[in-house]
Amino acid sequence: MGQTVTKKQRPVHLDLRTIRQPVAAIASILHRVSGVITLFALAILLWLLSYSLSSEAGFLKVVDIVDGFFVWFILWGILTALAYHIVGGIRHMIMDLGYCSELETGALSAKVALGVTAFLSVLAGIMVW
Ligand code: HEM
Repeated sequence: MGQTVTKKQRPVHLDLRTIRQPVAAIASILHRVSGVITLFALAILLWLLSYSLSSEAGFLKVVDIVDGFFVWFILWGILTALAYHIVGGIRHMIMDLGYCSELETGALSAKVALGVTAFLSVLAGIMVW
């Protein structure tokens, strides 16, 4: 009797653009994104490899395609995504083993993963150009 029913406002709309994401969340999102980039890149790179191995003319065509600033830039992006996916993947597996899964250590390992990737990305840039 006399009970007041307060209605919760549902559904709750979380606007991801207005929420400040913690570094571990950013690392996690980037890991998924880098996995998808790697997946599509692999298909294109395998096609290029197969085309280059098909004949001498195919090889020369691929050399022609891969020569240019825009393509180098894409290759550098692919290598950076792959580097992050591997580094982030190793981080994930370490966490799966029960290490670095607390709030502070998780944030620290995310920063380390991003830092290592930045270094590898510079190396990839030197390699490509
Ligand atoms: C051809 C190479 C690869 C492709 C195309 C690929 C693709 C992907 C994709 C798309 C995801 C996201 C799945 C999701 O979040 O639903 C994923 C997750 C994952 N990848 Fe890879 N990956 C590759 C190589 C690797 C390597 C070399 C490692 C290890 C160093 C790795 C470790 C992981 C881990 C641990 C996850 C799960 C992360 C989580 O639990 O959120 N991957 N991969």
